[in-house]
Amino acid sequence: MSAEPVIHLDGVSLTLGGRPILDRLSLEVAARGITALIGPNGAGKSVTLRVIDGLLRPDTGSVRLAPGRRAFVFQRPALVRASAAANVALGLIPLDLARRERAERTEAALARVGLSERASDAATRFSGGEQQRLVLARAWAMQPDLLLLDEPTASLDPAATETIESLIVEMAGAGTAVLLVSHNLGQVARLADETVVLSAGRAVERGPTRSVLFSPRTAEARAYLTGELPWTSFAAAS
Ligand SMILES: Nc1ncnc2c1ncn2[C@@H]1O[C@H](COP(=O)(O)OP(=O)(O)OP(=O)(O)O)[C@@H](O)[C@H]1O
Repeated sequence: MSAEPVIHLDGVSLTLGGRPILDRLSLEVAARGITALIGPNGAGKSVTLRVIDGLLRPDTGSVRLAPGRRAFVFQRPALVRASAAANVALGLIPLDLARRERAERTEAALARVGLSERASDAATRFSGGEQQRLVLARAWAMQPDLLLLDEPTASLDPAATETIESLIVEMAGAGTAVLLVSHNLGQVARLADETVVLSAGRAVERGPTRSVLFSPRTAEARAYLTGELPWTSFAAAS
């Protein structure tokens, strides 16, 4: 890990609805490349992203972020009742760009995710996958220093998944630090340099993606990774 992580959580605990969700979570995310955050349903991955983004405050512990622009792509796309182009352009308002550059970036972003033809259509009427592509276009247009992604391809077809994966790789190559929550372990293997396994609100394992996925050291990580594809054992048996 380089000396200056883009995200540094130290001993973060958080109780929600009377249940402990994060339990002395310590996590560092490198300022370069793609870090995956994986783990079972309910482990606290989305809550961790919300804590990092400042949407939830931890009860104890500290959250330190390197200065810079942040974009967060939620599990359920957050869009306003306006055209697709307006939704992308709205994300650019804080950047204070000239009108012309805002329009150009919006157009390029829609083209990048294959939605040019839909620029003036109402975003809230888009299909789930189209909405996800749109929020990723908005994040891409913002050129953030840190990109938080919560299952960005969960409802996408294979072609759209490939488009989005290449967009994520491109952003990381251009210097955006990416923290990716995903249950798609193929995607994690393809994209992530580093992987962190979260279990019951704690980071139980972290390291280079290949060693975490293929030689997990902890029982919690092994349980998640082997439970992930239960149908493979049926396929092998039949
Ligand atoms: N605002 C809240 N109030 C009460 N409980 C919450 C709240 N937000 C999240 N939780 C609980 O925290 C736990 C962790 O939720 P989180 O969404 O972070 O899980 P996750 O690891 O992202 O899971 P998944 O893989 O299913 O998306 C869940 O049991 C959830 O019910």
